[in-house]
Amino acid sequence: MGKSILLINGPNLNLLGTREPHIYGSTTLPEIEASSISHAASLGATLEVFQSNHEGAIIDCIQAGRGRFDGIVINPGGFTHTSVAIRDALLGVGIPFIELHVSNVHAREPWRHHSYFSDKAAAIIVGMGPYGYKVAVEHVALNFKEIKGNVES
Ligand SMILES: O=C1C[C@@](O)(C(=O)O)C[C@@H](O)[C@@H]1O
Repeated sequence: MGKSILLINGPNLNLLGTREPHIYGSTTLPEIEASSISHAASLGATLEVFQSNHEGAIIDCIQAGRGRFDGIVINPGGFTHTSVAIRDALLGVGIPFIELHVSNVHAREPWRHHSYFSDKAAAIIVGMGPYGYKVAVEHVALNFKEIKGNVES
């Protein structure tokens, strides 16, 4: 059966395309979402998208996804470096997730090197620009059986 994927983008990612283009490129979030949906469909998977600038809204979205998704692809934006609560939500619903960053956070400010997500992520994608979303979708859609069970439930 085709995989069901939830794509979550956190704060300021709605500004992709115009936000610091030398770091994040010129592709917009609607473009990334549309190509992720069609890429998933081409692999027999379905993909729902969600973006919010609000920590609680992201947590609500993750909780509402319990039992509905095989995998979550999440770019937590700035919450990567601050949010115990989003980490807890992901672990709480027991859905394996891929942590994704458009930029190479390890080549940036030292405080971007720490993530509240990485030690629990099934996979981490950094610095691949918008292409990272395609890779993440593909990994959940095609290789998910192997990555399932990597997280606490
Ligand atoms: O908002 C973002 C975007 C980001 O997650 C990325 O996609 O490269 C990296 C984060 O450090 C930053 O706060």
